Amino acid sequence: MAPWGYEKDNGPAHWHKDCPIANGKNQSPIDLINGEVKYDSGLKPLTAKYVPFSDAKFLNNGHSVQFQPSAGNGSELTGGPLAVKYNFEQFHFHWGNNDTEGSEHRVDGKMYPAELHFVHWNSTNPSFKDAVGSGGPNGLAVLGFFLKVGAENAALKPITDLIPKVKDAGTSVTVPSNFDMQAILPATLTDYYTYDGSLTTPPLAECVKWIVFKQPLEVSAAQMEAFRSVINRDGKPMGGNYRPPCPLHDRAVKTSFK
Ligand SMILES: NS(=O)(=O)c1ccc(C(=O)NCc2c(F)c(F)c(F)c(F)c2F)cc1
Ligand SMILES: [Zn+2]
Repeated sequence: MAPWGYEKDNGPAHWHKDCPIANGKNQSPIDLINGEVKYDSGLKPLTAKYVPFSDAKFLNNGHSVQFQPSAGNGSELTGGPLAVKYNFEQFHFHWGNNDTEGSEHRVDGKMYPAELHFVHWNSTNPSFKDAVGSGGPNGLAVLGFFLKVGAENAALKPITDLIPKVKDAGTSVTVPSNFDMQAILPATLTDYYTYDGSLTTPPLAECVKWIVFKQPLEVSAAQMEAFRSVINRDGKPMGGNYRPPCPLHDRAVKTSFK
């Protein structure tokens, strides 16, 4: 099989052939249906402490654009539904070729133009790879933020300004050390949906505590257009790099808000 992608011949409908877990009972993304979620007063805000990075790369890996610091930089996530501390690994994006599509999660069937994922791994494991393979939904914690078109996002501007330098698959650039990742996050990480799920790309491991924030972040139309200029490994626009929603089966989606 051609390496997995999002085209007709290698997209989500094909992934089960190499990854049978694609048809599992804890797959992501899902449609977050407000009439079916359950408020949990025990869900406290999350705390993300992101320290400045000495050397981080911004890269085009053929199916997304990704910010990745060198290993072990001391950035941590705690609180919310998490029982232990999680280490920051990377963030990346999913987007569409127009403003009516692009996000992986949906809210009452609505898609946003893009979705930003902050990936963290359970610090009781020796490495990210071990956390992915650790079994159960506590290996990774991924924060999902919807992006909608509006005001320019000054915190993401250093990243969206780098996109033209990673237009082609397999290219990367060094990110200036004064990039402030913390500034991307809202001041308080309060209102979110959370459920047990999976990686949304192969190997689709069911190792993720998903935490999807209710409040979208805004990016400008120009910033959205920057994503749409990125090319995938087949030389086509990367837009459309999102998996459709998967069945919820007998999972509960909890909210930290009423
Ligand atoms: N869209 S998302 O759900 O937020 C998501 C997050 C991370 C990855 C990932 O790291 N993939 C590569 C990758 C693996 F999938 C592994 F299983 C592994 F062990 C790795 F080391 C690795 F880099 C895939 C999807
Ligand atoms: Zn993702």
